[in-house]
Amino acid sequence: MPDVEGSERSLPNIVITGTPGTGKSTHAQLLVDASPVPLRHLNVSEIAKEKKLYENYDEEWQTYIVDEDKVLDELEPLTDAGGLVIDWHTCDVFPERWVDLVVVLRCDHTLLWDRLEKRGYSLKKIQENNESEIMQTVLDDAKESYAEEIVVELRSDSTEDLESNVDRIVSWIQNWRRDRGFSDQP
Ligand SMILES: Nc1ncnc2c1ncn2[C@@H]1O[C@H](COP(=O)(O)OP(=O)(O)O)[C@@H](O)[C@H]1O
Repeated sequence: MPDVEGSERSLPNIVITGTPGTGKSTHAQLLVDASPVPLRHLNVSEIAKEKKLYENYDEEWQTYIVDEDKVLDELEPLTDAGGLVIDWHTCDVFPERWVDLVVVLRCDHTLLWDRLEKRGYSLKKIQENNESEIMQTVLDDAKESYAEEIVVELRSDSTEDLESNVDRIVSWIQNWRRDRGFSDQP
């Protein structure tokens, strides 16, 4: 794990990414609840909606087109303290210096289809996301944007996966802190 130049944060910043429906928000919330050190879940889509950090609403795709520069401006002041769990399907916009770990969630595409159907997505939107998951678009974006050692691909098909992923990330946080001389507790 390389040291992030100039970073003195005592808590890592973690990006949890993946195709919509793979389980980002569920993982992020469970991680915040399970972590012995304080973490903060930032659901970028929700924040963009609340703070109107979007360019417009795309009727055809039934989605907000988020203004990435505004999102970065909003998050920037929070990054120094660390402890952020940034939850978004787009991962390649965050500066490398902000990010200590990128978790890319992957899901079987038939399971994903069911999850997105339950969410009430249009057929077009389900198909687009399903294809994107099959093509591993988010994983490729993550690998292109961050050092290989900090990108971790995790399966998110079942609740067993969910639990073991959260345990794994908690252990990773503890190790990250130990490597930097911080204790296991806050
Ligand atoms: N590993 C998993 N096993 C079973 N169900 C899951 C898993 N991950 C997510 N889900 C379910 O899939 C749906 C979408 O999860 P969510 O966390 O909202 O995805 P995202 O934030 O990536 O869009 C939710 O109903 C959630 O309970």
